[in-house]
Amino acid sequence: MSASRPPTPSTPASKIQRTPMAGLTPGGSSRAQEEKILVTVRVRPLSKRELAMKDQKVAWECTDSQTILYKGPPQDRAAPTSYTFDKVFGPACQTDLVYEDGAKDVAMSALTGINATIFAYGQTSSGKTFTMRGVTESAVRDIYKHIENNPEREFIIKISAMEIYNENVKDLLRPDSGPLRLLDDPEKGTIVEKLDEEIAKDSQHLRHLIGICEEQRQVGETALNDASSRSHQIIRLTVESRLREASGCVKSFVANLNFVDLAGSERAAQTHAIGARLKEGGHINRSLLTLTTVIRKLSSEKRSGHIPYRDSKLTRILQLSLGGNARTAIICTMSPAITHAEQSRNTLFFATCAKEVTNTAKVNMVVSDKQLVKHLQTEVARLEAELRTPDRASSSSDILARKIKQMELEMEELRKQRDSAQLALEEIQKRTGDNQPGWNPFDSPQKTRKCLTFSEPSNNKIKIRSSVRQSSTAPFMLKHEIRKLEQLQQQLEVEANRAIDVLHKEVECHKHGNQDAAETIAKLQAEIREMQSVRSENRDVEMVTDEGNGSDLKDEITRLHLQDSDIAKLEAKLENVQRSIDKLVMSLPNVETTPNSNRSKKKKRMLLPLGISNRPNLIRAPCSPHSSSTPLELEVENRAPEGDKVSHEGSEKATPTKSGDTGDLSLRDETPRRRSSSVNMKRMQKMFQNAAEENVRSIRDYVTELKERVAKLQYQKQLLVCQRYWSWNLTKAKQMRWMKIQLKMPDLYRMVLNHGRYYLRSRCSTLYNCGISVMYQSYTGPSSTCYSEGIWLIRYTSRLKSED
Ligand SMILES: Nc1ncnc2c1ncn2[C@@H]1O[C@H](COP(=O)(O)OP(=O)(O)OP(=O)(O)O)[C@@H](O)[C@H]1O
Repeated sequence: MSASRPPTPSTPASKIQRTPMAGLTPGGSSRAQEEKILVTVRVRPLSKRELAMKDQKVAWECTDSQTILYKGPPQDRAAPTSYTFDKVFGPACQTDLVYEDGAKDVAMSALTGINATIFAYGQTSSGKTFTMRGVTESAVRDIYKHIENNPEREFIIKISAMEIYNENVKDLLRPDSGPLRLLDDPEKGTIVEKLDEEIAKDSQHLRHLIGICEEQRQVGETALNDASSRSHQIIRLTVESRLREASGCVKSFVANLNFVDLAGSERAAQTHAIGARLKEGGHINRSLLTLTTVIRKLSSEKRSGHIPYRDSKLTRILQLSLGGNARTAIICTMSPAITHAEQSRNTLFFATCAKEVTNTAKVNMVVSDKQLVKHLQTEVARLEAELRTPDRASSSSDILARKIKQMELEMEELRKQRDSAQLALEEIQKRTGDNQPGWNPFDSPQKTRKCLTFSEPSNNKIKIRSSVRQSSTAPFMLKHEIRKLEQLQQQLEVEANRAIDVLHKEVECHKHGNQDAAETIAKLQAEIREMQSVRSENRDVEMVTDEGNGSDLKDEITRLHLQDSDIAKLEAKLENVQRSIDKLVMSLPNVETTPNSNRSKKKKRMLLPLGISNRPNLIRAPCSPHSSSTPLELEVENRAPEGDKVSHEGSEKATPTKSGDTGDLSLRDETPRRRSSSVNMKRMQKMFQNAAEENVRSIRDYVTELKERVAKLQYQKQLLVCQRYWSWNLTKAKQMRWMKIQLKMPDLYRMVLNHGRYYLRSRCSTLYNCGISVMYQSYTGPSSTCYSEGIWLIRYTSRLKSED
């Protein structure tokens, strides 16, 4: 091998800095990162043969861990005497250390999706095979150690092996396969056709397979080496890994780890090779010369010229490892013997160039298109199935969750309204009770009488009479109204409680009912209980029996007028409460659909809140401007004050009481309640239907989105294929300049390229994205739009880059 001298005689140790590859981790960026090739030099001990030679001297000395010095007699003035590398290993160094410092880091990259190559370079008998065996063994050990330490990931290790013997590629796992062809793959680079690949079951199996490969390798005896490798051997481990818990859409890492044991450069004069050995030596040297040229060109500052990868099969196969997407470590082996000084110098020149070569490795993350599409299709199918049965599966739990959320809001609102109603009641109590703690607005007849005396105008007798009549019923009416409010509140609570009970049962029955739902229900029930306790506290502030019938009626009227607005407010608030409860009940599913329809109907009736139609009768204040003139109300309003007590009792009868009144209520107000029930049921059904429709709509949207994503993915895949295709055929395209495209109706967006095979389901803009179109003309058909039927000529631009 002949080679010109290196451009720089040596590199100071301080200048050797390795680029950290932190970004090249699975968790980090998959962006390509530049890194120089890791170059180490190993000097083996003198061999028996060399020791046998009497005049043998050691020509090289490792002065520190990075520097090797020539200490033999001066041979060439221009030749450097000191060389610096990433690491230098002296004759006493064990292979383990060479692996640790010169190969391990690079080799382990393959486990995280980064291509890695380790190769040994050096003259024949310099110790390449010796070193690579040790390195491979250690790497296999560490790979399986890593697999053991990372149980969350699933690893697949595949092995393939080849040798390049006399420029023929042979499969070492299938020795009878004959020479294999090299193919150019736009994605993977050069691939060896029909190269066998086996999955290693475990480390033992892998070692066994490696052993088979080594056995198959061409070895011959030369004057320098009893077992000289006559071929370049490449053992390739393909490491695939993925997270075990990954879903159908798998993101995995895949990388190749190459162990390359090159044949050694040799001089026929030294090896005394003749015949077959000589021929082998010729091929070995030629391919090594190409390798040196490639390395030298890659290492030159202007890396623009042609890199002759294709000049040898070795460089074609190793192309990615030489300045491409891989981390590379080169271990240069050399003999310390002075007799091999010139060969060793050539090795050091090669090493000096190699350390200037920059690779751009990246994490090879693989998202399997097939798996992704399959996953999305499964998802679409699942959602479509759900669409067909919207009340099933997860949609049901969604509806339930929504209902619970809505109930929570309702309850919150209810609580607020209860509080403000209570405040309003207290205020009324204060006013009517003259700030006394008890609820007895009529226990101070003196005061009211006094009040009447002051305010009574003598000339308004009719009015007063009327007022007297009115005010005589007013205390009772007020009491009555407050009772009604209380009862209403009580009813609301009962209804809310029932609603919660039904929901609770629904949750329990529900297959997908979860703990959260049960907790929410429990919370709501607690709130209802709290409401009840507050209500019972209010009940403790009971109105005393009206013994103040003879109180100042005028005062009463004034007070009642004042209370009017408060009661109206209270009324409005209670209406709000009612509405909340209405909504709450309506949000429940249609209980009529359950098989036990009789019970359901009854339950539904019980559940129904106070009907809107009869509510005003119950809660309108008699003095209120909003008061209705229903018979009951008029009757009560016009009743004589003496009959207050009786009236009161009558009124009590007419109004539902706490115990047993709910059942009565349902039976009693048959007509209005039923009407109200049917209205509410309709509303309830409508609301539930709306919720279901909304849910179906959202699922449908999601399905559409998923479908779009699948379509987009397929489109991107096609686009990628097209891009590659066009890129590949650029030379042809450049010659042609025009490309015929036929558009066929009704496939408006489908373009059949005249090279066949590839279809573009898109418009002309897609072609532009592929770097193809600038102009187009038609042979036939209308020319106004590119979507029409006809044959089109697409002109190429030069945006495409040729790879080769
Ligand atoms: N570091 C070392 N320590 C001890 N012995 C070594 C060392 N390196 C190599 N040897 C011995 O030197 C001899 C030649 O080594 P090896 O076959 O590995 O050289 P090679 O470079 O692969 O040669 P070839 O290119 O001809 O195949 C072997 O007997 C090997 O055991």
